[in-house]
Parts: sequence; structure tokens; C-alpha cells
Amino acid sequence: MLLKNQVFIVDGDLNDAVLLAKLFDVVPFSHILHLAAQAGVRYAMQNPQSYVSSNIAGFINLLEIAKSANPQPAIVWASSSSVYGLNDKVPFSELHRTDRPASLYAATKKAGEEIAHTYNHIYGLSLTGLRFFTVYGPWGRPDMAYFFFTKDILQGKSIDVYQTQEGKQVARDFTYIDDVVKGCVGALDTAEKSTGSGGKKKKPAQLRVYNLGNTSPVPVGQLVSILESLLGKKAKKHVVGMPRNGDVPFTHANVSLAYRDFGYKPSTDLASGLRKFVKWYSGYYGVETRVKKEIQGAGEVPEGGSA
Ligand SMILES: NC(=O)c1ccc[n+]([C@@H]2O[C@H](COP(=O)([O-])OP(=O)(O)OC[C@H]3O[C@@H](n4cnc5c(N)ncnc54)[C@H](O)[C@@H]3O)[C@@H](O)[C@H]2O)c1
Ligand SMILES: O=C(O)[C@H]1O[C@H](OP(=O)(O)OP(=O)(O)OC[C@H]2O[C@@H](n3ccc(=O)[nH]c3=O)[C@H](O)[C@@H]2O)[C@H](O)[C@@H](O)[C@@H]1O
Repeated sequence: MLLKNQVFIVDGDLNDAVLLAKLFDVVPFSHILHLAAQAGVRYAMQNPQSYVSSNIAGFINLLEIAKSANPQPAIVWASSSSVYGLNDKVPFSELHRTDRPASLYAATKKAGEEIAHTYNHIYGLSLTGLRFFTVYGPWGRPDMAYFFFTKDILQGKSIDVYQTQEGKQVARDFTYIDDVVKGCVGALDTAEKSTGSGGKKKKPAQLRVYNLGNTSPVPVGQLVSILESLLGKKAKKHVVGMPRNGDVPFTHANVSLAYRDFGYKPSTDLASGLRKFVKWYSGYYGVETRVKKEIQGAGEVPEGGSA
């Protein structure tokens, strides 16, 4: 039995239908926040099958179990800004085209949105897809640029900063983790109940898609300048043409739908968010940075403990 404030952790694969069924037997889930996926745009060229397995087969496995559950849970899940692909209208709105993915990762997330439509339509599952825009912060993903740029700058290694074939800077609507978490909670709080029971739809159910971005794109070159200042070290920067690797030249979110429906309002600019990241990074990896010196000077302790 779980006591108040306790968390029950089960480590397993989404494709393990037996394990998922056991979990649903034990817990009558009212809501599910589904974040598990094979993430990363560029790795999809190296290991395409892992995207199909986690983002398509694994998602269907979860939906299959959820649709037959009684009660059916409401599901909020992570889609991606990458579904906008070659869309060049800015800022990206949920009404814009998403049928031209630039990477297999994007194609699997777009497939997830279509699959969500099917389960909503046939079985009455309440489904909300959240299109996150380049999320960063403490405890982030080491394969993301802001993270490995930090490591490489500190180690004196060179970094590649992409520009478009036309020589324009590549930009991202970098979004701080705490803002995204608030968006996830808002989506969960406003998720309506599923309407089916035992695999049968009783009436139409809620189906939503929202952008969760920062609404303020920043060129990657500027991200590097901010990191240089926070780390107190110059980057060995090579500006190179963006390889044909699934990347898109820019992202920029319009978040008015998420604001209207659950008050989503990102409040962390890139410099403040990266400062928190560098503070965590310094503590976690035990490395010297300008931020660490500043906070030690002010009598604060770096977050994160040691690695
Ligand atoms: N970080 C971003 O910028 C970003 C942007 C857009 C969308 N997303 C999406 O947000 C979600 C979380 O991303 P993240 O950056 O925290 O990635 P992450 O890699 O840190 O977290 C994903 C987790 O899913 C787990 N996982 C993968 N396949 C699984 C499977 N078959 N069964 C069980 N677990 C599995 C991984 O082990 C990992 O712990 C993902 O769905 C990702 O596609 C992330
Ligand atoms: O928003 C999203 O949907 C996606 O955001 C990120 O993808 P991406 O924006 O490509 O994030 P990074 O890989 O961290 O790249 C950030 C920027 O740095 C650039 N970059 C990357 C690598 C590099 O060596 N040099 C470089 O300039 C990229 O072109 C991009 O503009 C996540 O990695 C994906 O999982 C997520 O789905």
C-alpha cells in the first residue's frame, strides 16, 4: 500500500503488454502522463527501428491496454515541435500543416498524433498531445546541443554551430523544463474523462493538441555566447552548414491555445534557464564554472550533488 507522498516506480518496456496489463490490474488509473519515447532528431538516422518500437508500437501497446481498462484513463502524452517539419509559417500554430516531417523521429511523433485520433474516435479515449519545443534544464538529455556544448566547451573541445545552406543562423524556441512541467500539469488538470468502457465508446471524447514552447526563438550562436559567459570560458566554435540529418532551420511556438485552455505562460528566458542548468551541471559533475564561483561567493551551495 502506498502512503501519502510516496511514489511507486516500475521499470519496464512499453512493449511489455503483460507488465502493462498487470499495472492496470493493480491501479485504476484516472490519468496517465506518457513521456516515454525514443527522443532525438539526429539519432533516428542511426537507429530508425528504436523509434518505430518505442514511439509507434509502444504507444499503441499503451493505448490498447488503456482502451480496454475500466475506467479508461485520460492520457496526456508528449508529441514534438518537430511535427511542423518543413512548415515555414511562423509562429507555428496548431492549425498549420504537419504533413512534411524532416526526420523519422518527427514522422513517428506525427504518426502518434494520428494514432491518438483513431483511439479517440473508435474507443472514446480522452487524449491530449503536447508539442514540446527543445526543452532544456537541470537533469536534461546529454545528447542535446546545450548539454554537450557545455561539456565540450569546458573540456576545450571544438563545437559545430549549424547555419542554413543560405548562411542564416539556425534558431530554436528553447523552452525551460519548469515551464513545460507547468504545461503538463495544466493539460492533466483540464483533461476530461474518457467516455468508453470495456473497449466500447459511449459518446465523443476530448481530443487535443497543444504547443508548449517559449514563444521567443534564439539563434544557436547566441545560445553558445550565453554558455561562454556562464561557464567563464570561450568556445572553440566552428560555424558549419547544417548537415542533412533531420534538423529544421528554426522553430517558434504560438502558445495561445495552451494559454486559453489552461493558462500556460512560459516565464523563463534562455539566459536565466541556462544559468540554472549551469548551476546544476557544476554541482552534479563537480566542475568549475563562473556561475559556481558566483554562487559560492554568495554563500549558496550548487544543486545536484555529485555524479
Ligand atoms: N527534450 C525535448 O526537447 C523534447 C522536445 C519535444 C518532445 N520531447 C518528448 O518528450 C518526452 C520526454 O523527452 P526527454 O527529452 O525527457 O527524453 P528522455 O530520453 O530523457 O526520456 C524518455 C524516456 O523514455 C524511456 N523509454 C524509451 N523507450 C521506452 C520504452 N519502449 N519503454 C519504456 N520506456 C522507454 C527512456 O528510457 C527515457 O527514460 C519524449 O516523448 C520526447 O520525444 C522532448
Ligand atoms: O523540439 C523538439 O521537438 C525536439 O527538440 C530537440 O531537438 P533539437 O531542437 O534538434 O535540439 P538539439 O539537438 O539540442 O539541437 C538544438 C539546436 O542546435 C543545433 N545543433 C545541434 C548539434 C550541433 O552539433 N550543432 C548545432 O548547431 C541544432 O540544429 C538545433 O538548432 C530534442 O532533442 C528532440 O528530442 C525534440 O523532439
